[in-house]
Amino acid sequence: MKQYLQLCQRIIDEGIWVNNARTGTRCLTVINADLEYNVAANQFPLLTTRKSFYKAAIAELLGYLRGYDSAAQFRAIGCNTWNANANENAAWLTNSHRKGEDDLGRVYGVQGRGWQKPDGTKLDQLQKLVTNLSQGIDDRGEILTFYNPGEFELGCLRPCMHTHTFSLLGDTLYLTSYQRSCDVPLGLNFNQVQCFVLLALIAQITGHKAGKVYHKIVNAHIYENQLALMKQQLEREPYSSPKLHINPNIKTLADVESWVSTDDFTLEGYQSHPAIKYPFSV
Ligand SMILES: Nc1nc(=O)c2c([nH]1)NC[C@@H]1CN(c3ccc(C(=O)N[C@@H](CCC(=O)O)C(=O)O)cc3)CN21
Ligand SMILES: O=c1ccn([C@H]2C[C@H](O)[C@@H](COP(=O)(O)O)O2)c(=O)[nH]1
Repeated sequence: MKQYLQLCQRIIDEGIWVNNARTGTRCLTVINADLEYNVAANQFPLLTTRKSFYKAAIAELLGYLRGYDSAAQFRAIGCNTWNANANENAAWLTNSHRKGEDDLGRVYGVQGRGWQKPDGTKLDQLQKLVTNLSQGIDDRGEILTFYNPGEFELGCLRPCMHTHTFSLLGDTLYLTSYQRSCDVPLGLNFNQVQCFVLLALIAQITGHKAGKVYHKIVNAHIYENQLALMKQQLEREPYSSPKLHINPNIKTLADVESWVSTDDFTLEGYQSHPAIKYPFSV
């Protein structure tokens, strides 16, 4: 929580105003932030200075891991975050590749589970790394990347948290996650949860201890219409971090793909200040 608040304060103190053509809203921006989450100690990086709807963040991650390509699939598991980008984003609405209502195109999990190869077959990056890690193998390329510049026009948005690299040291699994663009008031609240859960979950299904997540952010910003609310949020005193419990019956990738739901993730000791509703720029 402390590192999150420090990043917010740094953007306010040192940020530079940058115009954003895609959304039409300018952002106070800094470059480079390195966050760390201690999964071994179960310090769940959940915001306490406002109420966090962390289950939606976990649902979004589950959707990525399952290769979802429709906002309706995300909605069905408790995540509403893709409705606007699927159905209200002007550039995507006029894109001839959009297959209709709720279609997201070839974003995130579609690339992670079904990267299109030149020979017409598909590559399942997640299955490959789960298989390797389960056998104790780290080939120094246990990478899940959603970043496919050749297919950007086939999707509604370029992935923001785009690459996850897993590393094994002895029997402990580490994760390094890369993010090119970060909406600190809204997106980062979700992305912190997702980094933590991704390491905890992959460690659990591959039979390893979870170590730390290293979360590397390039462009970290606060949209102009969020700034006053963020200043209010920064006046609040944080509470201590909650702990996350994951259903121990989740044992395989097939479990994650089939029956796992947000009910399998519970919190212990979450105390927070009231919710703040930040504006969202499409
Ligand atoms: N401008 C922008 N910021 C983002 O963070 C973002 C995008 N666009 N586009 C793609 C996804 C969608 N994401 C989102 C979208 C909405 C919320 C949001 O409204 N969160 C609310 C609560 C949501 C709920 O009740 O489930 C929040 O208060 O955190 C969060 C992340 C993250 N990404
Ligand atoms: O997981 C996510 C997804 C998106 N965001 C934010 C970062 C930006 O504010 C927008 C994406 O806009 P681009 O013009 O494509 O950079 O969404 C996030 O923080 N986390």
